[in-house]
Amino acid sequence: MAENTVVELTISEGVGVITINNPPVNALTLEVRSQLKRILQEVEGNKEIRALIITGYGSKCFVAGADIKDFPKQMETGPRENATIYKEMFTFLEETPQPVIAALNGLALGGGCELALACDLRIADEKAKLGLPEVTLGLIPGLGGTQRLAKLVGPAKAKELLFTGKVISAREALDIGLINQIVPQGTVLEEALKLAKQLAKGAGVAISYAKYLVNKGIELSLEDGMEIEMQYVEKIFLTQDLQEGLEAFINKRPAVFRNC
Ligand SMILES: C/C=C/C(=O)SCCNC(=O)CCNC(=O)[C@H](O)C(C)(C)COP(=O)(O)OP(=O)(O)OC[C@H]1O[C@@H](n2cnc3c(N)ncnc32)[C@H](O)[C@@H]1OP(=O)(O)O
Repeated sequence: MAENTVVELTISEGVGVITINNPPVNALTLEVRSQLKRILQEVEGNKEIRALIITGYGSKCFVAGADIKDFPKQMETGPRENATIYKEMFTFLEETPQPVIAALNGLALGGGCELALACDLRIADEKAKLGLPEVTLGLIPGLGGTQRLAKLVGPAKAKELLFTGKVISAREALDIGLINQIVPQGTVLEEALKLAKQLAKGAGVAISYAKYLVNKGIELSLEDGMEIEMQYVEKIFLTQDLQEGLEAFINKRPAVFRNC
């Protein structure tokens, strides 16, 4: 990475990899915020990127949280401005059509765990740990953690983690549905790339619709959710990708999806 670069984007085979490299713990400093915002602007609308991975550099931390050392300043100006910029970035990850994978190379704590929660999928190194320890500082999560965690693992488990601030192992996180997969130590980026490349070759329109409908459906009644689902089924029946998928199956050949 070039001098003073703390967030880097690389793109290969349809997969964008965003790496946060802000030693010693990849804390979400103002510089990380600024560079991550610029990189997500690069990602937006980039048709070359059909799947996105976010990871941390090194084996210790994915992201160890917001920059605690910046808090005294925020206590003067108020937390809203900093939090709003991060929340806009996390919402982008949640709403961008591409599938977004958090490759948890190490500790995902506080804002780092909230960043992972804003991604669609979470793959963790077997040594990774996750938690929202804000309460141990007399704080609460401010980047969506109280909302997304409860939706993902349920209110009772979310309250347990939020009230105690405890940091849990990848195994415990898998058991409660906080992560999708555990991989051997040191292989999380390799494994995330395998999955991301598979998704990048997939039917991007269908995947983006499934992402939208799951996220939207959580807020709706079953009846309203199924109505929107049917609207998207009607839309997907008009895509060339569906024709390609059907023809490929009938002709016993791999489908080549072009996201149209
Ligand atoms: C809305 C969102 C809110 C939040 O995210 S609040 C923050 C939530 N995160 C945390 O509470 C984690 C705090 N950090 C820790 O628990 C520990 O650290 C670690 C487990 C990450 C690592 O522990 P160890 O290996 O013993 O190293 P070390 O000496 O504690 O830290 C190394 C250097 O990194 C700084 N640091 C650690 N975490 C943060 C952080 N979140 N923001 C700013 N700096 C951090 C330390 O102060 C120290 O620095 P120096 O070497 O100068 O003493």
